[in-house]
Amino acid sequence: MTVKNICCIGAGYVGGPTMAVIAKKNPQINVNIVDINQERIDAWNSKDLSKLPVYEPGLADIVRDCRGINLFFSTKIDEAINTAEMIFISVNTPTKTYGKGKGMAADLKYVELCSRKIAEVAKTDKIVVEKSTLPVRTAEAIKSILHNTGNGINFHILSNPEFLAEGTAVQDLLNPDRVLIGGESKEAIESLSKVYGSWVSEDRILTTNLWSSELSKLTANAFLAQRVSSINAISELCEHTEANVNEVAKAIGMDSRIGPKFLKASVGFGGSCFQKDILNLVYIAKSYGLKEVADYWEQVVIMNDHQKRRFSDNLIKTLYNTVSGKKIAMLGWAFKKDTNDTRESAAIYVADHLLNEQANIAVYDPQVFEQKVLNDLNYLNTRTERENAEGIYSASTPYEAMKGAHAIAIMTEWDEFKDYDWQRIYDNMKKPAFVFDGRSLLDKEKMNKIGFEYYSIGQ
Ligand SMILES: NC(=O)c1ccc[n+]([C@@H]2O[C@H](COP(=O)([O-])OP(=O)(O)OC[C@H]3O[C@@H](n4cnc5c(N)ncnc54)[C@H](O)[C@@H]3O)[C@@H](O)[C@H]2O)c1
Ligand SMILES: O=c1ccn([C@@H]2O[C@H](COP(=O)(O)OP(=O)(O)O[C@H]3O[C@H](CO)[C@@H](O)[C@H](O)[C@H]3O)[C@@H](O)[C@H]2O)c(=O)[nH]1
Repeated sequence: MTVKNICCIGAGYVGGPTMAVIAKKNPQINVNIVDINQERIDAWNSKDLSKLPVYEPGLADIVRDCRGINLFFSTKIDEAINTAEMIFISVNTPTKTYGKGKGMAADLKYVELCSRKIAEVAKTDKIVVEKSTLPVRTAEAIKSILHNTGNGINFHILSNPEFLAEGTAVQDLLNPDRVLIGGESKEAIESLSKVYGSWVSEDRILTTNLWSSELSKLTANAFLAQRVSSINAISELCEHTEANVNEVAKAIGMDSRIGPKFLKASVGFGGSCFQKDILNLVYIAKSYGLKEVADYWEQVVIMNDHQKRRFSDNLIKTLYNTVSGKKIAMLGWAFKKDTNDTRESAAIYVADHLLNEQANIAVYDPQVFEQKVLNDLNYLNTRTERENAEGIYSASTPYEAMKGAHAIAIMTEWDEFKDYDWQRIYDNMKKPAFVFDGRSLLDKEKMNKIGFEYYSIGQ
């Protein structure tokens, strides 16, 4: 089937960038991204490209080039489904917050709603592509919903998980390590391969059965997160032995069997995916009675929670066991640099802990603003909204955030933090001036020379 129209349901961090790149590389295909969230769609359509709902280097340029030509954002879901030969489901699949599997399983209600919507409105044959990250065997449920419509329409289901990382989404999409397509219909697989084939070489387009494809996505994230938890576990040991985690990471990473990537010790991994996907993997393993498998992977998340907690514990302990009434400046709120995404950011949990200890927190993040900071904390339900608003605020400049502070906590590895005038910051802080670098971002020697009491993960 030649694809002339694509519909993508879900205009989020995956749907937006992925479809923008598909549109850019396939000018012959019309790409319609639809969403139930009018505000988000309006933001995607905003004239001012700095107001797009997703901040990713390079994304605004692509949107500028394609929007209104072969890339469209709207809430007209039925219409977009009907005109498309190929429909991507790219909606959120968060951890369940209720009922069976609460806190572990993926909540598939949005995916099911999309499937039912497609079943309800489709008038011609469709290829339905799972772009969302889904538990292995979800395609079975989608198939069952689509094939039981009784209207004689043929649906082919493909699994095409997305491996982009935020902050480098556009680069990852333009140069993917691989594109994975799982499915049963050869023809449908070929149609999707052709879409990617306009910029991805054939040897990087990998096809598998549906279940391998679904499971590979959860597995990839589990392996990546496991590396971070592994090096973070070693970082704690380093702090007790005078070994330096950065040196250890370099030494082991030069072993070609281990490799140098994803060995950066940190205040703990965040993001919408790692924790959610591992917990989902744990839940699936448990549901098959595989206790040892489940326990093995759950430890990755347990270690990560420990890392976040011990960061804030260490800060409090170093500040003479109390942060009550003290000003703590947090540099960075996003879960990593070059994104405005804050989901599951370590900063949220560290701030929550410090607020419990009655700290006054000033946050500065170049892409995250006050309302989002407050929303993130309010979502935890630890204290009232008023109490959160009294305990934390976003400063408009980094220097304002750090002025008069007892301590600085570096939560995100934004490049600009390295270039600040650290002498000026030191001069304006309470003494001793403490820095807790959760990203090993700054130069220890230089910071010590200025006069800071500088602590870094794993050193
Ligand atoms: N964020 C990432 O970096 C990343 C990377 C790879 C895979 N994934 C996976 O991709 C999926 C989407 O993630 P995301 O980060 O883009 O989520 P997101 O929350 O940013 O976007 C999802 C969008 O889907 C919309 N939506 C939900 N239900 C809908 C419905 N019934 N009809 C129309 N729109 C609906 C929401 O309004 C929202 O705008 C998840 O399964 C996630 O695990 C995410
Ligand atoms: O050595 C490292 C690498 C990462 N992190 C942290 O780990 C988290 C996740 O980082 P990263 O994986 O780069 O970003 P994500 O956007 O969460 O991307 C992951 O999750 C996506 C969603 O499933 C996948 O598509 C990607 O392949 C996978 O890398 C962030 O908090 C990072 O700061 C570290 O602490 N140390």
